[in-house]
Amino acid sequence: MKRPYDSSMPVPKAELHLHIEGTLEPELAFALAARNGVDLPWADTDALREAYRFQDLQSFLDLYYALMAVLRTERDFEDLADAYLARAAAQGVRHAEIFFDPQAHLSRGVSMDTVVEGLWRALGRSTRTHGVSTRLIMCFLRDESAGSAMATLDAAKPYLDRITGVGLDSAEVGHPPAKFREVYEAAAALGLRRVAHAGEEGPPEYITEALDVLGVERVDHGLRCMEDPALVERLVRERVPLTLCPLSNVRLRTVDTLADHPLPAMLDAGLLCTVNSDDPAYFGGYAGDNFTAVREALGLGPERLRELARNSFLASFLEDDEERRARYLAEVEAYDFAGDAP
Ligand code: HPA
Ligand SMILES: [Zn+2]
Repeated sequence: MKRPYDSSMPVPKAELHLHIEGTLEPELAFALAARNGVDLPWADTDALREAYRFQDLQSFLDLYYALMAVLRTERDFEDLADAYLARAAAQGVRHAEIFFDPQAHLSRGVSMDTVVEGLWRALGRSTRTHGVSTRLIMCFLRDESAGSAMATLDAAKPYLDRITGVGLDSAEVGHPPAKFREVYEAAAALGLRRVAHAGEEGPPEYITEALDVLGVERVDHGLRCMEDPALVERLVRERVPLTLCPLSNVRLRTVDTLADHPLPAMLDAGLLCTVNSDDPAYFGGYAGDNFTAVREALGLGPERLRELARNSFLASFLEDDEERRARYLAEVEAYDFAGDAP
């Protein structure tokens, strides 16, 4: 007979919306600063944590980019990814599709080679070391030019065996998806999968544009689709996955409180929703913490939780390893969701 689940048996899940730079915990940031001789403008980890009071996406991004100054060597990126994978594994993550922001490093004089090789040192062995399979998704900064995105895609060409897809992140409002039409066409021609942040702070029209102009297969956030019933109907009909990040939405004030989160209404509408952590070091929790938070705040029952876990694997880019996906899905179906594990 199955035991009620404790924290040693968290819900098996995939994480599909995770910025690796957003996993930089204050303790690791200070350790890397010391290792690299970087001066940080905060006295200690407590003072840094005090700065995590965000008004909106931009106020978070300002800090997120500033703290990246400590990431300089391959080993830094390796340590960052290893720390994330260990935490994710402890919270039941079996598969992680991980974003990184090359432009934020290239602009500081850190090469694509350093970033990708460093991350790969951890990711390439992760099924063995952490029991977590991984994919890497390279994001373009939408508040930079389309030309800069194209140059970044060019710089990534030697590493395409390690990069599964492209994404679009950073400041959304005023930077509609269509700006990146050509770079997404070029990415598709290289065989890369396509996702984009849309409808986090930006309007529902950005979601439509991401689908129609960029050809995205998955929408990151997509929360504001709920303002457009015809768009919701389309997303349901076309089974477009949405990678929601509930704790991020609260911290960036996209929703007032977790209890106001539209996740239950989105599931009721038939949307293919997933629950993810976005930038867990900044927003108060990893993938399992997000599951626990929505279960408690929104009163999601066992079958809704199973649906979220199942969706995470269905929405993942595991088409090149269907055997693995089937194994993960079987684990979800066998799991007893009546307990209270994250
Ligand atoms: O939540 C986010 N939104 C947009 N860009 C980002 N880059 C890191 N996190 C985010
Ligand atoms: Zn994000």
